[in-house]
Amino acid sequence: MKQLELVKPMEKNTFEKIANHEQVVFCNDPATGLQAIIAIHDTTLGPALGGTRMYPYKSVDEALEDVLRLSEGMTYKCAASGLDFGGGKAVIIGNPEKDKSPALFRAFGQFVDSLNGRFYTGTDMGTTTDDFVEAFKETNFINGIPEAYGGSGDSSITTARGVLHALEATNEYLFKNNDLGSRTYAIQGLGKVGYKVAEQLLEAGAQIYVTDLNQDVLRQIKTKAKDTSGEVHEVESNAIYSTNADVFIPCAMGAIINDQTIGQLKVRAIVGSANNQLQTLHHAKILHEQGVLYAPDYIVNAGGLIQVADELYGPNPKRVLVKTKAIYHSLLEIYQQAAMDAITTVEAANRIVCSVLDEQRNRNNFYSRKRRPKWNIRE
Ligand SMILES: NC(=O)C1=CN([C@@H]2O[C@H](COP(=O)(O)OP(=O)(O)OC[C@H]3O[C@@H](n4cnc5c(N)ncnc54)[C@H](O)[C@@H]3O)[C@@H](O)[C@H]2O)C=CC1
Ligand SMILES: O=C(O)CCC(=O)C(=O)O
Repeated sequence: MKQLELVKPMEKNTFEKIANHEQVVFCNDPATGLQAIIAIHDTTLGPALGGTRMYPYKSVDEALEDVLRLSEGMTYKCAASGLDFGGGKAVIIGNPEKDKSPALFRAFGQFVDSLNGRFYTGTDMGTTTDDFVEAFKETNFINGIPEAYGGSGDSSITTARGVLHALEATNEYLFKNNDLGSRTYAIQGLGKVGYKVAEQLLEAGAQIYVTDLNQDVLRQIKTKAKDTSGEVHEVESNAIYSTNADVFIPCAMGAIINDQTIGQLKVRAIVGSANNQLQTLHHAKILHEQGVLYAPDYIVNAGGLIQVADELYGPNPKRVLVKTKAIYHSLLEIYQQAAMDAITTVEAANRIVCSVLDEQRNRNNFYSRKRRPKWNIRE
């Protein structure tokens, strides 16, 4: 009998994978072991801006998929925050615990420099301001560097502040009371952003459920809780999805709202810093049907971007504070618009992004640094 041939879906070639992006740069430096990918999604609004993630990706394809998704998200985040920057992001393939060296970040800095201002970068998951002090030795197109080097400092502080404003807006919308302390929260990831959010919630007297792969940060947050009126409970990694809390706060990896996790959720809302929390747009619809309010990630986590974009005009903490506080009202408006038009919160947020991009595309569709001499961007 003739064997049935299974028809395999056609594998996309590299150009098909990057079809929505302007430019993708593969960076290879055998001397330091650097393997990185820089993705520039869209420079309609200005030069691409976005952090650099270091992660032990299992394959180059996995790294490419992540950087393409992340850089597209940055285009949305810049547009929604009213910033004159485009979407870009970089990933370094490697274990941040073992594979870092000053030389590796200097090599990365040289690759960033070679783009001559089309891409500005700084920290993201797995990287720290110290790493970018090394990269800064090779290029000026770095942001979020310490104040001592003329930068605006650790951007995760402002990201965490933005997440807290988003939580207040969500509490206001759902419970008609924006107080943070009277609610319960499930936090995934106690890194640069998640830890600061957790600390503030404990200070406010909240009950938090936390998980992280790193035992040290779990110990630290339990010690911290003792000095506050809040309470902390540790939960197993996967149990975080089914934790009975008011709000789920994802602050680690993306695509954590997927077919496996979505049915487990018991929370009323999802409000976190992680980029690309939804595996697909379809998951926004399912959340909507399940009655889980989803705060679009690129609205919630824009604080760090607001800070590092501001730094390029000459850092101004007051301006950053005002723009970060605006996350509260932007999010409330998105919730209200979505309810009024019976659409998902992602659709409501994406509408804003599309109108900003369309307006600018109609007058200027490709960024050239020479056209923006008014900018006080470091040369
Ligand atoms: N740092 C920033 O200012 C910004 C960060 N983001 C996003 O927020 C998220 C967190 O960023 P950072 O705090 O900077 O990263 P980080 O690398 O400092 O912290 C991430 C934490 O998550 C933990 N983690 C990883 N996988 C986990 C899992 N499966 N379960 C539980 N914990 C896990 C890690 O052990 C680490 O403690 C990322 O998605 C990042 O892209 C977004 C905007 C700005
Ligand atoms: O927060 C930063 O340092 C840069 C912005 C960024 O990469 C992000 O918002 O994901």
